[in-house]
Amino acid sequence: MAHGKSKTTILKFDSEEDVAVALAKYTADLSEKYIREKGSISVVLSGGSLIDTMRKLVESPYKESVDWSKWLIFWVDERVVPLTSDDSNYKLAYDGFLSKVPIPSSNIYAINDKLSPEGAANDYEARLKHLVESKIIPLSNASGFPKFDLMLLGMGPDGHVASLFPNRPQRYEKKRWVTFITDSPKPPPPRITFTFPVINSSSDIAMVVTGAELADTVNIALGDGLPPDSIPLPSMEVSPEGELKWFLDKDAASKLK
Ligand SMILES: O=C1O[C@H](COP(=O)(O)O)[C@@H](O)[C@H](O)[C@H]1O
Repeated sequence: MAHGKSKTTILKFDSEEDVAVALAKYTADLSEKYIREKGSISVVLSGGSLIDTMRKLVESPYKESVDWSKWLIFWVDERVVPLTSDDSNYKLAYDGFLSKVPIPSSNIYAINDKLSPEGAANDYEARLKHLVESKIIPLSNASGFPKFDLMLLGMGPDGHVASLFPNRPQRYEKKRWVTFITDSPKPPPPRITFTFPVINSSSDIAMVVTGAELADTVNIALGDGLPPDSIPLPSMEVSPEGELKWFLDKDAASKLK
């Protein structure tokens, strides 16, 4: 595993429901901590099953107790489709999460869906640079890349995180903050994605993985399942400056020893 610099914790739960309960408490606790320490929390979302697993955060007591006005929302990856499309990670998050809590719309950083994949990646990176210049997002002292407080990530059955796929070059990008892909193996093909230097400059990352179909991939990523001489999965490269917590249900963890 490439988890050298991170404190990594693997949390196993009896059910996906229990993961959802624990993820809500974890996120609300970090919200309280970051808002107390620095006045806001930057939260980076992914798409996929994560948004449904965040459902307890928009229920009592968190719906009322979290200071949503201090949340800044970003996407670790986005499909380059209209924001109204069912393929859009923004729409998924809006329908399942953002529409249910009072985060100011000016704090929600969706992509510009009128641009090409390359244009959308350049635009998102330029907007991040503006936020850094405005001192809204800090740079990591260690890496020089933007430092987000909390990233909530999922993992696909091929081990991808964000839109960083096993057999695509974007996973090796070392200079850009945001890059693009036009041939994602998982549809839709055009996407933008944060690069690993940005992901790994984060303070806290939760990897949220549920379901038996991910058990083999979890065993490769966290157990001893990587065949000798094979290339690590992208999920094995997740290694934030702060803490990494894996939230697994019993099924996803079933092949771990
Ligand atoms: O395509 C994507 O897939 C991953 C994993 O999704 P999941 O449904 O297997 O949890 C997701 O994290 C990413 O944001 C999304 O664009």
